[in-house]
Amino acid sequence: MSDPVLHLEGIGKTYGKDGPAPVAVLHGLDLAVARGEVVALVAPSGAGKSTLLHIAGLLDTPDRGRVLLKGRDMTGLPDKARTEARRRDLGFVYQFHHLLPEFTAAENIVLPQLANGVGARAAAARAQDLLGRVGLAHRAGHRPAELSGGEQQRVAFCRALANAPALLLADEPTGNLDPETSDRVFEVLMALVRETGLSALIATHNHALAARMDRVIRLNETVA
Ligand SMILES: Nc1ncnc2c1ncn2[C@@H]1O[C@H](COP(=O)(O)OP(=O)(O)OP(=O)(O)O)[C@@H](O)[C@H]1O
Repeated sequence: MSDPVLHLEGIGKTYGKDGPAPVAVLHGLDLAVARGEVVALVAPSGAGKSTLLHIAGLLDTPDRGRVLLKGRDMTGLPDKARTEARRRDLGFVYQFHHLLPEFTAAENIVLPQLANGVGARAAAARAQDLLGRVGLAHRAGHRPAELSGGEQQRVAFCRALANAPALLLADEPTGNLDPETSDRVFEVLMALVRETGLSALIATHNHALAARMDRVIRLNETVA
């Protein structure tokens, strides 16, 4: 694969290395996500899905192997550089929306842009554009508590894309919703990802959703 957005090379992690019961996970995992590719990550509980997403998201470091983001080796960089890369190049969506309750939908999408140095007017315009893409232009002024679960999650997608990241990392992005809403909201996410040409690594237990992505990686098959 030429020039992947994310390349994990020989990743291994051991929890509690110096204690009486070390737990080794990932066992030399290799994984690459190409530009514009949407990859599903399917893993049984405990296989290391969260560990992998934390390492790919530069929130944790592996004990062996390298993490390359847009070709740049992130392993061993100081925390400040990793935080900057995370803010600039990565978008995150979790099972629960984690929106700031005291701010409106639009403000939740504006704030990360301001933190990245975008001007207030441009940030507001981008928030409105993203909300329009997920069918929520008319709810821009509402706070999270005034929105349904599916609407909250759609706002969270917009927030993740606010700074036009190179890669979206999502952990069960519709796992908190009932099956019907999950399907509809997942469609919205996929449309958003496709329209923006984003690369994505999306963990899900839902095999039907996984089958709709470009490629499925099963974590249990990649362990040694
Ligand atoms: N801080 C820690 N200390 C010791 N073991 C840990 C720690 N964090 C995770 N583990 C272990 O590492 C393994 C992988 O954990 P991880 O959270 O990545 O799994 P997961 O695939 O995300 O599971 P789930 O889908 O249930 O959330 C598990 O066996 C877990 O118990």
